Amino acid sequence: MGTRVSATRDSSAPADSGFLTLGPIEGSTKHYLSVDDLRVPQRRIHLTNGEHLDVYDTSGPYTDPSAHIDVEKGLAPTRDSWHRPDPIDGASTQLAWARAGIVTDEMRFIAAREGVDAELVRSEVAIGRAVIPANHRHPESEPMIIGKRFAVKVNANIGNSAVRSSISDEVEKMVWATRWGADTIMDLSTGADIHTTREWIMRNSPVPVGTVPIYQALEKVDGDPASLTWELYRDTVIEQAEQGVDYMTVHAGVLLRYVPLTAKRITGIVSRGGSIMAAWCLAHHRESFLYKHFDELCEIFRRYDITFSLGDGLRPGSIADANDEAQFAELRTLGELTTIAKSHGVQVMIEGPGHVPMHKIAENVRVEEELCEEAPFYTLGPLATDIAPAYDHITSAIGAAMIAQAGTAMLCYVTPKEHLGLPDRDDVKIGVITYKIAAHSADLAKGHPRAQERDDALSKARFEFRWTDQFNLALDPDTARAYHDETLPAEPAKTAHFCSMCGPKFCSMRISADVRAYAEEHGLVTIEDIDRTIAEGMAAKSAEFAEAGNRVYLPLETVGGA
Ligand SMILES: C[C@H]1O[C@@H](n2cnc3c(N)ncnc32)[C@H](O)[C@@H]1O
Ligand SMILES: Cc1ncc(COP(=O)(O)O)c(N)n1
Ligand code: MET
Ligand code: SF4
Ligand SMILES: [Zn+2]
Repeated sequence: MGTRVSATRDSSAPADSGFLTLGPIEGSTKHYLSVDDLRVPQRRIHLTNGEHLDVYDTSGPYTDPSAHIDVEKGLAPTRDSWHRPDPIDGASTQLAWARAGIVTDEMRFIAAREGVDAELVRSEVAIGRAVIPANHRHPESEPMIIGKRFAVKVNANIGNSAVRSSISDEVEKMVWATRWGADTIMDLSTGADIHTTREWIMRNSPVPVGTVPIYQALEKVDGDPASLTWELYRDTVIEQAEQGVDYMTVHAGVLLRYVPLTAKRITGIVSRGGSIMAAWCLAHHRESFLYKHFDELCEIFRRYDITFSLGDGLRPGSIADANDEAQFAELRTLGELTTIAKSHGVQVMIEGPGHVPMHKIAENVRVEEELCEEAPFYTLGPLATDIAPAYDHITSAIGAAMIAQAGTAMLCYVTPKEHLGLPDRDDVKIGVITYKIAAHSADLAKGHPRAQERDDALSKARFEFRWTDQFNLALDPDTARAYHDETLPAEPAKTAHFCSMCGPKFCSMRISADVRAYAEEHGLVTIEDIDRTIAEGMAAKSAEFAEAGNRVYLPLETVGGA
């Protein structure tokens, strides 16, 4: 379950200092792979049969009981002690180093984490088919990679809004999201104390952090898009860059001439950043300052090695609007911007929709790859239908699984609160687990080398009625155990050969195991065994028949009739 401890804070801390979840996930311990001088964390799941399974671990030191956690100090700046290669043509980015044939410490860490060759990591980054979001000023983060040749990743959005706001709640959402497997988090705060909230998150986040700087810029002008300026935006980007933000959503593809293309849509522009930029462009009747100053933005990103997440400001917000002209016009512009960013040595990924029916999903990946040099695709869902508010983690996980199988590298989660309100801690967990299901299902379908190990281990535990192992191998051990124990809480039930679904007499897995045991006892394991037994049985029968005089009808007394 983990323990929630009160986090002590100094005077700069928020008055409502809250709680963090600490301690290992049920049945697991932290385990470190030693790769030369690097310590690569893994989660070791211990099984009752003496075996164990090591899985990818995003949770940081919070799940390591031997780590000292002090939220005021923040996590150890581990990456500061790693080797940083010299700049290549003025660029100190993973992309520049990868192109120069240099395997960075970050790449070696990632290779061990993913169980792949470091050369694969380097070459995928070099051609821009993968990114490593790692701002030099976020040394607390454990490097990770986003690219279609690697495990599909999950992002969890957190952050306050004007309606609900507490710094400690947001820090706990970050710890909580990464505990359940979020590979990155985005701080999408739009309410009070945006800078301070982000500082607490940055200093304590073991995963890369993304933001949408236009949100804070809009806050600075009191929510009036027309008052935004390039200078104010630029300064906000630098402010966030200095804090260590690893990737930033930039809606630079929303051009003035694309805005009318959304006029006939059912849901217009649903992207916040997209709607803000559309409002600015129309108010001034000028081209977007993000588009016009894009080169300057690239220079800033390059200094810190911030990764672009080129925003889909015109993504469809309803099934009816999917794959329309506005969406693909913007995507073409994002393709041009990709080329520009990469020419500056800056890493790029591309954001994708949104709301898309299943038959229109694959086209999104195909067009993105074609227009954007195969830059990693990072999609919000997509929701496969609009009819289930309160269940949009599910409507979107359906789309997410499909789009990930088609090649999306990172999935942005959607929680049950989508379209309804700000997600809380419980929604964050449901969103992350739901998206781990989508991502892992895609890994299986794509034949990711180690994905199936966990399915096989869990299925084996299930068939052998090792209930504790089945729980502990689950994405959410706590809920799996709680559901089982609702009806059969007693300790002996943890080895019982049934659960309350079928009960002891109708448990098909128990009956099937009995069938197997019988077959082994009687030498009836293979098809040949069965064929032989049938043949022997037939021979015995016909011998009996011959002995009885080859008569089809026997007198009643010989068959024991009355
Ligand atoms: C682009 C997506 O970002 C999500 N989103 C926007 N703001 C927040 C927040 N503060 N917390 C969590 N999710 C958020 C919404 O789910 C939206 O669909
Ligand atoms: C995959 C994805 N797409 C978009 C956004 C930004 O939100 P918005 O475009 O609404 O400002 C996001 N955070 N993640
Ligand atoms: N759910 C929206 C989307 O799909 C975002 C906020 S609500 C219009 O992008
Ligand atoms: S989620 Fe709520 S606030 Fe955001 S665009 Fe939709 S209705 Fe508006
Ligand atoms: Zn929506």
